[in-house]
Amino acid sequence: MSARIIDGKAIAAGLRAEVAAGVARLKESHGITPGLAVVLVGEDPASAVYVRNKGRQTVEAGMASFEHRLDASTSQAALLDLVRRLNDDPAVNGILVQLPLPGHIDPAAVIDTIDPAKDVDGFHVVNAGRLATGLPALVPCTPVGCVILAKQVHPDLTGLEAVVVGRSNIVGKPVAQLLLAENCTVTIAHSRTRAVADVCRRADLLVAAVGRPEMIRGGWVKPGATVIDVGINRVAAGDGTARLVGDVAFDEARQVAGAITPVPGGVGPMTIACLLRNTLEATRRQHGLEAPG
Ligand SMILES: Nc1nc(=O)c2c([nH]1)NC[C@@H]1CN(c3ccc(C(=O)N[C@@H](CCC(=O)O)C(=O)O)cc3)C=[N+]21
Ligand SMILES: [Mg+2]
Repeated sequence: MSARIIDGKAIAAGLRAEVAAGVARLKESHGITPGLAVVLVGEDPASAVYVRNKGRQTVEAGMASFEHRLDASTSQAALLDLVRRLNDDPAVNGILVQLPLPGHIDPAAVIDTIDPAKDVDGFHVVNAGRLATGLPALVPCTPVGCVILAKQVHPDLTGLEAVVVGRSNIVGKPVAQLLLAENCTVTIAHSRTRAVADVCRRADLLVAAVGRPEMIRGGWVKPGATVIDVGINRVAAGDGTARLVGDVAFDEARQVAGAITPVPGGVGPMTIACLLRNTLEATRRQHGLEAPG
């Protein structure tokens, strides 16, 4: 058997087109152009690629893109000052501070300073709490992307056994919350989970978000299961170049799974598409406009 490959790149392109249409309507009816500010501290080359892709796709969606590149030695106080200025800038509707930050900066202090209404990453405790309690929220982009991809296979997720491997605040916990809201039976596995392969093998829907290259093997996957691979790991290829692999051993898992996301071309592009959608939604709310039904 060979699994259906879920084409995140194509699905993300469709979502970006919907966002672009929404942006065009907002401009036409209200003269409003959404603006997304991205802050990058330091020179991490992988981060620089994401920031460039985000900037390009933001402009392609008809939004304004504001990029702030700060030196790696920037103080926390200076970064917090910038975030407060962006909070106060009416042209900025969404703020993303690229993580990870240099070690001398406390990410929680930065996230806490972002206006929750502009927190398009959905990382602020107000948005995390709203998600957990079932209130409207800005929801983290990668988790939403995972759920959209899972729904390509299972339009109704109700009753599925979902296992999330990883418990980070940016993926594992929020994706578990979203799957719970979709009526899945959710298990969160992590580095201290006993018999993790057995736990994974229970899953109808397996979400891998551990950040460890190819940790999840073919034998961990229940036959016919849907596998969503959040990992984006750069590993050295035989010839010395870098190649991208997920948290799932793709060539093994595709023999067992019913459907699986590739890396690249799976969850990654969905993250950026959902970021643009959050920015549009945040802009509408900041202007007191209801999301159209
Ligand atoms: N505040 C914050 N929010 C984030 O959402 C955030 C962050 N910090 N820090 C870094 C991670 C990583 N991330 C990615 C987004 C898109 C791709 C993506 O589009 N990947 C493509 C191409 C990958 C490539 O070729 O390099 C793919 O998987 O097909 C990857 C990684 C967002 N992150
Ligand atoms: Mg991907």
